[in-house]
Amino acid sequence: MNNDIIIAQEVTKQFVLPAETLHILNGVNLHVSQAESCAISGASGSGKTTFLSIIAGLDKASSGNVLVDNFSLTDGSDENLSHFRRKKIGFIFQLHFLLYDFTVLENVMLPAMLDSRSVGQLRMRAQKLLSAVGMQHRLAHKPAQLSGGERQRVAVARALINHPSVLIADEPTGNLDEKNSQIVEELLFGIAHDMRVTLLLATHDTQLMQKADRYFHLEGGVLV
Ligand SMILES: Nc1ncnc2c1ncn2[C@@H]1O[C@H](COP(=O)(O)OP(=O)(O)OP(=O)(O)O)[C@@H](O)[C@H]1O
Repeated sequence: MNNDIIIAQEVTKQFVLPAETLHILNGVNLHVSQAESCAISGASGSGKTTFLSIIAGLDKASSGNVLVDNFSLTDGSDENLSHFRRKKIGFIFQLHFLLYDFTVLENVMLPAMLDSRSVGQLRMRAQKLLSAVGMQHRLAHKPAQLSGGERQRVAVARALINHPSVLIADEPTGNLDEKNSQIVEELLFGIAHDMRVTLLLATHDTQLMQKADRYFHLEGGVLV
């Protein structure tokens, strides 16, 4: 049985600017199995974020095929695409993007409010996820009252609220000191493993890279 949850075939991406066309991805191929972790490194500007955005359905490839959890990202309608993003993908960015007017608990619940039938059940799931990232004692706090590492732990919980099949993390430890990087790193891999979520991440951090089941280098617009 084909167990691949991410299939990228000959993915290209060009950005057409007035003065020139930037060829960023030149035929990226990647297969990632269910519950596998996969890291991508590469020089600044090599196209890591561009590639992750395509896999996440945030941007479109110029050519090639992308299939994530049986959903085609190359011929889906925009309406289906936003449903896909909400239900199938959890995002973690270098900057946490938590909403400062809301509490920790509300931040984690928000992405699921649209689809949730029971706020009580949703609150329970959010509390459980916040316990899993060691933030159960900060439910009523606002993001401004937390440290950088704590905010990123909340962002990990938020990314998981909709039971995503794929967790996409773009430089998740890029903004953290060594100690906090290690905490977030262990959390991310531990939770992905326990919940059997596929993890695709971009990073410059060699320690993070080596924790993944497989890692690749993006160079000249292809994965090596
Ligand atoms: N919307 C856009 N329009 C034009 N150029 C873009 C656009 N988005 C990205 N690029 C260019 O594509 C290249 C790849 O960018 P990308 O952010 O994917 O790199 P990256 O490998 O993630 O870099 P970093 O490690 O610095 O985050 C860069 O040269 C960037 O300027």
